[in-house]
Amino acid sequence: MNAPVTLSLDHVSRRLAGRTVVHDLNLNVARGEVLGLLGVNGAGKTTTLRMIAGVLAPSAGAVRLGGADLYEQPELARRRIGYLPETPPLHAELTTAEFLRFCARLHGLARGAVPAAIDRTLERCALGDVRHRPMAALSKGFRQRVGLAQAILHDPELIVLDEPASGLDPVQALKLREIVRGLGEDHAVVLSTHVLPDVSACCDRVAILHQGELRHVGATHAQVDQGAVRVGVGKALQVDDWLALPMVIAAAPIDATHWRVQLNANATVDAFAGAVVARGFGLQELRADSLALEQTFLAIAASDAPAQAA
Ligand SMILES: Nc1ncnc2c1ncn2[C@@H]1O[C@H](COP(=O)(O)OP(=O)(O)OP(=O)(O)O)[C@@H](O)[C@H]1O
Repeated sequence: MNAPVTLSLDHVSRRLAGRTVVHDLNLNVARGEVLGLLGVNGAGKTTTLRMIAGVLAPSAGAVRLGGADLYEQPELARRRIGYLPETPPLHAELTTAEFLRFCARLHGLARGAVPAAIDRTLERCALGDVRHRPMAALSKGFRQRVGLAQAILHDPELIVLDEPASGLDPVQALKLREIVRGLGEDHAVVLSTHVLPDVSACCDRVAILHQGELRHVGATHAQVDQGAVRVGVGKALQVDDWLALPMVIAAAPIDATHWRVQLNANATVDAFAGAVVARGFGLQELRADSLALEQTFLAIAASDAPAQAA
């Protein structure tokens, strides 16, 4: 990643009620990148995100935005960070547009800039249809998107999202992931989750927290680089059909139309996709096999001994 670092955590720790719940985190996130913070319940995700969002000070270490210490310059958080907490701070009696107008003032947006900012945000979060609807009448999926809208209204450099897809139905979760993916193209985004598909679907990198410590940091596409892909095809195939492709070294069926395929070390995903299409397999789905990530996550979640962050 060559983009300049937007967020950096430098030996960040936090104690709560006499106990260290986040310990010595070192992490950078750049513009154009979505980082997924993955961890089981109680791993320290929310505490970490609150420090990143500038609403909780570290007990030790520094959180920096564009090189400036958030603790020393707290107004940076209001202007340059967008934060969606686990429970979105909505006002049921306001309409979506009224609520966003209120948030625009909180973010310190100039009065003249507010209408355009609201229009842009409603479009980005696909909320145009519920613009004049009271939030009390919105489904959870829409409410969560309004929560996201208040976080991005002032076009912050850094967007911090605490379990944004939690509790959403699959359609709404997909919609939200698409929006987050899009935001990641021109912002730095950090989201927490304990849902592995969230990470595979919209994160460039994953950081796994366990017992307050960073146990693993890696690119999500590293799973592909390691050669494990999950493929959905439109017809019934045999193992030999896959082995006939020059870049495939192993294949195992998941079900009638899905396969876990191991590519050789030099294979590119592009070349593999091209070969699948050329053979007329009816390519319907191709993604990093989350098994490797799942195994890493489960191994970390099951371990108690601290390990070195990668
Ligand atoms: N205000 C608090 N006072 C004391 N302990 C706290 C406080 N908030 C959180 N903790 C403890 O800190 C640890 C980390 O909590 P945190 O909420 O950051 O984890 P999490 O990974 O976000 O969990 P979840 O997925 O359940 O939201 C937990 O053991 C929790 O009990």
